[in-house]
Amino acid sequence: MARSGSTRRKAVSTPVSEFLVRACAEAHERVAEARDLVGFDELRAAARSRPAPPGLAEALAAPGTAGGPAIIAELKRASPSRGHLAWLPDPAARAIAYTEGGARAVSVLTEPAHFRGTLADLEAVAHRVDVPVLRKDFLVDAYQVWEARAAGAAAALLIVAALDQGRMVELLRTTWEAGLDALIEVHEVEEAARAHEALREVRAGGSVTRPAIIGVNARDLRTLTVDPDRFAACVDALPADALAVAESGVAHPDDVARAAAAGAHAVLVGEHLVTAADPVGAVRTLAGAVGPRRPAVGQGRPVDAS
Ligand SMILES: O=C(O)c1ccccc1NCC(=O)[C@H](O)[C@H](O)COP(=O)(O)O
Repeated sequence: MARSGSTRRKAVSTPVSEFLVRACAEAHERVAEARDLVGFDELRAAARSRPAPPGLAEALAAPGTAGGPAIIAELKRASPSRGHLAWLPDPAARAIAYTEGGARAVSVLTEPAHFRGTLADLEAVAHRVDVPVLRKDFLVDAYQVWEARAAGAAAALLIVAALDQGRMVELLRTTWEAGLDALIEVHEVEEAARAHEALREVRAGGSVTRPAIIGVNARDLRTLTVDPDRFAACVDALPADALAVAESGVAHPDDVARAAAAGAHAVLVGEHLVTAADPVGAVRTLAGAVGPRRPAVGQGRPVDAS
């Protein structure tokens, strides 16, 4: 699979997702409320006193149990597209079941209004599992990155569509400075180019650098529908050295095999696993999906030297 790695992009104007605008505005409000309780410097000092979390990139670079993509198993109680999904009275127990099934990482929705998640969920999960834990939320402010670190996260989600380029660069730098990996999420080729530019800029700044991890989310944020061809349509636009994650709509081993064939190193699975009666078996089935073994970072794929 060749990736262009090109950073040239045409000026495009994509329609704005009203849902995303609202979710980001709500996130700003929550940050303002949280800052009134715990100031930025106090939060950052507390976060820095936590033990270093495991690396998400290392976890995803190792192949899945059948040599295919690694599974990132997600905890979400509800979603805008599907409404109620699961009560999850003990999120840590669910996360442990995911790891017993072979999940290489756990994603925790911490957004309260639309997904009914909390930072306490993440903290409980990170306390009980050895695998890296991702904070899945609408991150719009550096404060949330330090919240994630303080709660024990190993990685934070940065949604390109939610951030202007300056904020994207700032949050990527902060995430890496906080000792976390970033899962940079894109939905289309133009956003992949923006992600690439942000990675170059932060790396060029030189103070801190970590591996590139980019997720292609198949869910359209305007219609909330899933396009199973979205990953394949975007993957060649990702930086050559990025770990590629296929997100949303994965529910069957064939979906995993399809993502693997298109070049995914990992798949992120939410609804299918959180609604499964047998979460261990559900992860095991996806993790055991046969897919072409793909090389880990620096082992057989071109590495972007920038
Ligand atoms: O899940 C939604 O309805 C949703 C709507 C708007 C923005 C984000 C949304 N989901 C976040 C995610 O990225 C998914 O939870 C994740 O990719 C897992 O997707 P799935 O396996 O389809 O639950």
